[in-house]
Amino acid sequence: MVVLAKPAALEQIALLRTPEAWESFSGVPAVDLSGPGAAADVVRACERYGFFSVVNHGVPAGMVDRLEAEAVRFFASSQADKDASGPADPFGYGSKRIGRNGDMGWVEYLLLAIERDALSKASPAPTSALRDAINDYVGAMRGLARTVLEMVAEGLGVSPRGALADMVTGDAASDQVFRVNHYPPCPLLQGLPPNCSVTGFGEHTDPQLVSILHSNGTPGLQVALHDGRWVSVPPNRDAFFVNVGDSLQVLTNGRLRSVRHRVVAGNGLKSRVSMIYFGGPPLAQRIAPLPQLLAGTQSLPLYRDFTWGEYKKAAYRSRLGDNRLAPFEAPPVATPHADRHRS
Ligand SMILES: C=C1C[C@]23C[C@@]1(O)CC[C@H]2[C@@]12CC[C@H](O)[C@@](C)(C(=O)O1)[C@H]2[C@@H]3C(=O)O
Ligand SMILES: O=C(O)CCC(=O)C(=O)O
Ligand SMILES: [Fe+2]
Repeated sequence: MVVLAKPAALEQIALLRTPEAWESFSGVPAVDLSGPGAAADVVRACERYGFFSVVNHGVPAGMVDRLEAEAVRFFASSQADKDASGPADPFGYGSKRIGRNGDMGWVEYLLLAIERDALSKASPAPTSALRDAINDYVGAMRGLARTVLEMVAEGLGVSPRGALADMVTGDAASDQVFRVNHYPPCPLLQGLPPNCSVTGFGEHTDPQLVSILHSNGTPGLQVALHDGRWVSVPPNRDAFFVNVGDSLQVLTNGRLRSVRHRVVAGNGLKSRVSMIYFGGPPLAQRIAPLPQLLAGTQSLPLYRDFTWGEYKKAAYRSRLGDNRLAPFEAPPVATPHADRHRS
């Protein structure tokens, strides 16, 4: 990948030329949530990729379409109207600037806090039609997050089955965030070769337990496979995509790993619109490897105990692409062998 130029208007957004077209990845596991063996399929997909799509999820297409249409209407409104819902700090309307620490992307978005099963008062939606559509949709995403986390617990043999799901949907104080991203075609790419793209949303892992993403038919999402290769995820309007987040990585002591992902905005004519529900626990929730997953194994905990509040605070001080878990890794344990080596 080659950085081509730094045009004035976009000077902090990397403009990239990719040496070859991104490989469109046909191997994204599609889990049929209504099928037998779904729990084992979910765990297998989480172990292999930290990422999968769900089909037969029971979320009505009309609910998704309604929210997408309201989001498109909002992003098509005047800049002044959109700015009235911003700046995102962290919640509200944001454009190009992601987080507080200098990350930039060719994206505009609404970032909103969810309290229980609806938008929190701290995150007023720009219109009542958008608010109603978000509230319905978030209700469905909470249900989906619960199902997925119950399946993770079942597939890993964690009991009770609701142990992970309750952290996100069983507690009124859980920290849920909702985001709608809009990636318009980038005018800077006009006239450039088709293998040129700009960073829409830079590479990162999501900090929560799980994220559930839906996008329109416009490609752009890429994930890093465990061998380090970046691949493009073919869009599928009928599916939801689930990401393992950092917190689930810690709770499973690294058996499931959070997936690095990013969005590139390309040369196409169509905007990408994505909607993501981030399922986090209450601020006071202790995040540590589950004792049930350590018992009977030789494994030592890879992470020290911390609370979601501590992790979130550190995350909001970090840059998008940072390895946010590194400071929370357990110190290496001195083995007799290592001691012998040192003397
Ligand atoms: C650069 C940042 C944006 C982010 C907060 C952070 O400091 C690091 C984590 C980022 C991230 C990635 C996943 C989600 O989109 C997000 C809402 C989250 O919880 O963590 C964003 C944060 C953000 O956009 O504020
Ligand atoms: O917009 C997308 O498709 C993904 C964005 C993302 O990863 C995020 O908002 O955390
Ligand atoms: Fe993400």
